Amino acid sequence: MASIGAQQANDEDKLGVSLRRENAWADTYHLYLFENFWCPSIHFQAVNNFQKEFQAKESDVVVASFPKLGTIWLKALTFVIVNHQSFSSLEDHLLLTSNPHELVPFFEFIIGGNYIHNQNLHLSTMTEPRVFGTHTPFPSLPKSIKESNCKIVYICRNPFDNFVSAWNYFNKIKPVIVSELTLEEAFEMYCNGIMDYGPWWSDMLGYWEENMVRPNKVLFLKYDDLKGDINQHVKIIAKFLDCPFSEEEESNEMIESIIKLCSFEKMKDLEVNKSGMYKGSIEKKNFFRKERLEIG
Ligand SMILES: Nc1ncnc2c1ncn2[C@@H]1O[C@H](COP(=O)(O)OS(=O)(=O)O)[C@@H](OP(=O)(O)O)[C@H]1O
Repeated sequence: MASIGAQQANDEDKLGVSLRRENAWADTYHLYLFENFWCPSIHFQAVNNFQKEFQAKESDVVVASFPKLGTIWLKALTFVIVNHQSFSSLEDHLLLTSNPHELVPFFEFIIGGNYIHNQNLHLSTMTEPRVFGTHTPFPSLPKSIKESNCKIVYICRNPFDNFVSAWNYFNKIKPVIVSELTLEEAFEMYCNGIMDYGPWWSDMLGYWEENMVRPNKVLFLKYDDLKGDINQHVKIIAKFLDCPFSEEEESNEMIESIIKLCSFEKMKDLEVNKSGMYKGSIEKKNFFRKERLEIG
């Protein structure tokens, strides 16, 4: 009898058999050109199920991004901001004991990449507003997300930093049997748009265009703007998500506490982010790369 893993790989191959494919960055899976984006074969089944099955609630919040654009930072900020009224103290916040990818699950691999089989189990235990993450481009999101009033917060980053971050990351998390991708090889793939969920430019454009048409539906943020004035952006995100800070909260320095809690330096040093694995295969420390200088 075939193992569940082998069966899943088989199903993926059946689903993607007619699609153009390319190798992934320094890994054994491949990328299918599906609905104009490069869908990782290991997420292909889940993305298809997510598109067909997911029913958004009006109160849902979706943190959308292309990989290595600042996803984990925006997930942390969004999770803390939407829940800020129910937390009396940021000293014992869930973010201190859980990685943001665990608190804000990705649609593409909710519980081991098997979206459909586990959705009831998982989604029913989430408190509202539910906050999800996604790398899926806007045009390929489920109809219920696009048509409901749920909100999408998107983050983009300049391509140079995105590329360097991705090249370092994929080489760090690669399986031992695969060789490292050289800078030149990775650069060529990046420039051709071949990377998980790429091309990066159409991902950014898809959310940008939707933000132009429906600014109340999609908030378009830039990593470097957040770095430049995080205080202002925390307020912008809270207002967009209909949970602005009261005057009392502002005078109690709640915004400053949130910024500190979600800062690179704080998150990188938490035990929960320094050790342990995400999805059983990625060392969580790899989501936080280098020392940063404080701005301001
Ligand atoms: N709190 C906080 N503040 C600012 N920047 C942060 C933070 N946490 C992670 N990072 C940096 O974000 C980069 C990783 O991007 P993603 O989170 O999008 O990666 S992933 O797609 O979820 O794997 C990666 O950037 P680089 O350092 O340039 O590689 C991380 O270091």
